[in-house]
Amino acid sequence: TGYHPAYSVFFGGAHRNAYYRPQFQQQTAPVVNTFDGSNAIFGNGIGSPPRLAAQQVPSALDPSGMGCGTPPATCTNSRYRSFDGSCNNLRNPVWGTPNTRYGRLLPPNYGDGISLPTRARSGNPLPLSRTVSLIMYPDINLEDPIFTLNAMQYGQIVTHDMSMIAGSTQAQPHSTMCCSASGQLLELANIPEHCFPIVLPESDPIAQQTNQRCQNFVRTITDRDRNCVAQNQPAEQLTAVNAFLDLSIVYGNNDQTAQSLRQFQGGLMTVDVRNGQTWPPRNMNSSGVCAIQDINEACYMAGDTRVNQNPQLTLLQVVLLREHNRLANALAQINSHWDDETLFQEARKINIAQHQYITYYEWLPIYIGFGNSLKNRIIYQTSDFVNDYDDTVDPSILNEHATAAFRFFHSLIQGNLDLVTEERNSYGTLRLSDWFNRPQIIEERNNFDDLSRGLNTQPQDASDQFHTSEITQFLFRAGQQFGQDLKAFDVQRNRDHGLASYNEVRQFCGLPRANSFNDFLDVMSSKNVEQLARLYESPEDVDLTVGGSLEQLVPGTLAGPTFLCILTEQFYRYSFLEISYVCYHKTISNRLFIIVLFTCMSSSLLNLKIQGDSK
Ligand code: HEM
Repeated sequence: TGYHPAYSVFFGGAHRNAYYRPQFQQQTAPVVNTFDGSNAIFGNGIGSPPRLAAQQVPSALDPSGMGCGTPPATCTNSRYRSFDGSCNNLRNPVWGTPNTRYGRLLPPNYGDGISLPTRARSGNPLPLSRTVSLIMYPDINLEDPIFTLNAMQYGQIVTHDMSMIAGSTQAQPHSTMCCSASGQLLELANIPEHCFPIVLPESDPIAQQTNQRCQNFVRTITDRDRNCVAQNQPAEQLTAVNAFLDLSIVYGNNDQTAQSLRQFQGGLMTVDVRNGQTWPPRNMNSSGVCAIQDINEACYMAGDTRVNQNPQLTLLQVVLLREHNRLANALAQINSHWDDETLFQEARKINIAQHQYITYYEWLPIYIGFGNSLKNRIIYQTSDFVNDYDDTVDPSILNEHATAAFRFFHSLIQGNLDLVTEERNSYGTLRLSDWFNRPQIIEERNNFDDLSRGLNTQPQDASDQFHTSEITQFLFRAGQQFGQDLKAFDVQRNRDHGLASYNEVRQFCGLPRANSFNDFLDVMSSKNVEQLARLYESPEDVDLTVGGSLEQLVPGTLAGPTFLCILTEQFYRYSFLEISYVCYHKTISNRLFIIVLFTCMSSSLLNLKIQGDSK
């Protein structure tokens, strides 16, 4: 099959329903020093209060009052899923809800065993994340030979539906500032809590041209911050959105957001109409959440706060929003007796089902391979109804997945977005960093249609270690000469979350444990192994994010063996959480079935939707 033999052992037979629960190990604390978050409250692991039940009461230690997931009072017998994902699992109603913990395949590897960012085994600091980014992830433009930018962009949609680190804005500057206004490191005593700033090395091109030596980085909120963890128990990061593949990016993650987005008429979502087209409603805090240059510029509100982050992401969010209203209108035609609530919920249900179908049957096989997906029973080749729902599966998104493996696909991002005519001629491009958090551009001229066609014709960037400088030098630059570095973020976040090392996870996934850097040669080029040996003190120290991203790809997939193992495990677990797809659901009316079946079976569904909607 071309897959590492370990997969069939690991994912096959008796292991099918066995999944890993976090098992925490205590470690002794090495001496810690500056700029590694040791001044943050996370550092004071010893002596923290005893474990408390999930709470929603503001306190000095948890001013948010959000706790670590609040179980609902009761689960009502509803035909429709909740917005926060509660009661999806009736035995464990809080599973998968916002503010709950990420899951883990392997115990964490914190610098102090409790919460400080990872350090080398020797106790020394790891190489600067920015240095790792500059050396290992240069900008070399190789394109994917088969798949278009839509494969990348739908990936970000899936990501945003699955998880979002708590406490992050992921767009606008964070209110916590870890560097001075001029981009210098602060005195240790002046660094605010939760800071883990990214240090730019002297040789850094940004440092050389601007004198900047520090970029903001705020640690993810954990269960320790919210005061809901046992004494001396290692921290676990919290996710701010529900884990389910339920289009919460469109509908929101709680009742309040969902209500604020609805029109309460005809089952429709609220839209603004401009130039004969529908757009998401305006965000009332546009100057706070978008990088707008004029108060009249569009800045949208949606179920997910990241909606404005980049033009192609916003475009797909608009498509999914319009699809809801298209479905609601179609259902209203067929069922004139349905009230607003029924139309809304039924349209939402079909929209989600289509999204799940696209994700599992069209998008996921591109990333993790069709054969791999079938073999591991993540998808099925049958036209029959499949009920493999398993209420023992914990839907928590794995930290190794969200913080390392899935972020590998930042490699697929293109720095320039093609504008393509109806005749499929590319007549121009948008520079990505000109339009972070400035969605107005998709409403200009014929851009919505032209960008849609670009998504479906422009190749995505190749899945490799090379990254466009639009995200490694110019991320969120908001009109400035330079911006931030997404790959440095990814490496830094790996350490912030204390992920198990590359070597640990590699072994967990069935590859031999490396005793020397040269043992990485089984899956990496000699050049990469040499560079790792220059950067890190020991093969034990290599960050999962880094090691996994340097592996040669498993044929027919977009990932190397270690990341493929994590991704497969995540999507395997995920596939048990829903009762199949509406395409195969026999209880819906015949007429609807035909519409849905047609929609679901279309292999170029997104293509049709985008062009249909934009005309
Ligand atoms: C232009 C496109 C994209 C941009 C600008 C972007 C930017 C970002 C940023 C700023 C973060 C937060 C970094 C941090 O603070 O740690 C992030 C997180 C992440 N990104 Fe992307 N990203 C893009 C596309 C993608 C794609 C295509 C994928 C996967 C297919 C992806 C997967 C992830 C994941 C898994 C996370 C962590 C989610 C979490 O919070 O749990 N991203 N991205």
